[in-house]
Amino acid sequence: MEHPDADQPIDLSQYNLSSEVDDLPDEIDDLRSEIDRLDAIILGAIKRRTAVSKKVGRTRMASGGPRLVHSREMKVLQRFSELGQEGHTLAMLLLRLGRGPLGR
Ligand SMILES: O=C(O)C(=O)C[C@]1(C(=O)O)C=C[C@@H](O)C=C1
Repeated sequence: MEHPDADQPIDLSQYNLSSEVDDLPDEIDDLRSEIDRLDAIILGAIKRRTAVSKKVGRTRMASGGPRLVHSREMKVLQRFSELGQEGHTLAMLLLRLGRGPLGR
C-alpha cells in the first residue's frame, strides 16, 4: 500500500489545520464550532493511531519480537517535543493508548 514518507511533512493546508487564525471571526460560537471540528479530527486520528499501534504490537510479537521498541518510542517523543513538556505528556499518552497496560 502507498504511504506518505514519515519524514515528509503533511500539507496541513489541505485539512485547514493552520495555526494562522487571524482570518477567523471574533465570534465565540464560530470559534467553538471550529474547536468542535478539530476535536473530531483529533479524536478520529487518536483512535486510528491506537488501532494501528496495537496492530504493530500484535504483528511484532507474533514473530517473537519485543512488546516495546524503545527507539521508536524515542522518535514519537521527539516528534511531539515541539510542544514542550505538554507535548511529552501527550506523546506518552498516545504511546500508552497503543501499547495497552504494561506489566501484565
Ligand atoms: O513502532 C512500533 O513498533 C510500535 O509498536 C508502535 C508504538 C507507537 O505507538 O508508536 C507502540 C509501541 C512501541 O513501543 C513503539 C511504538
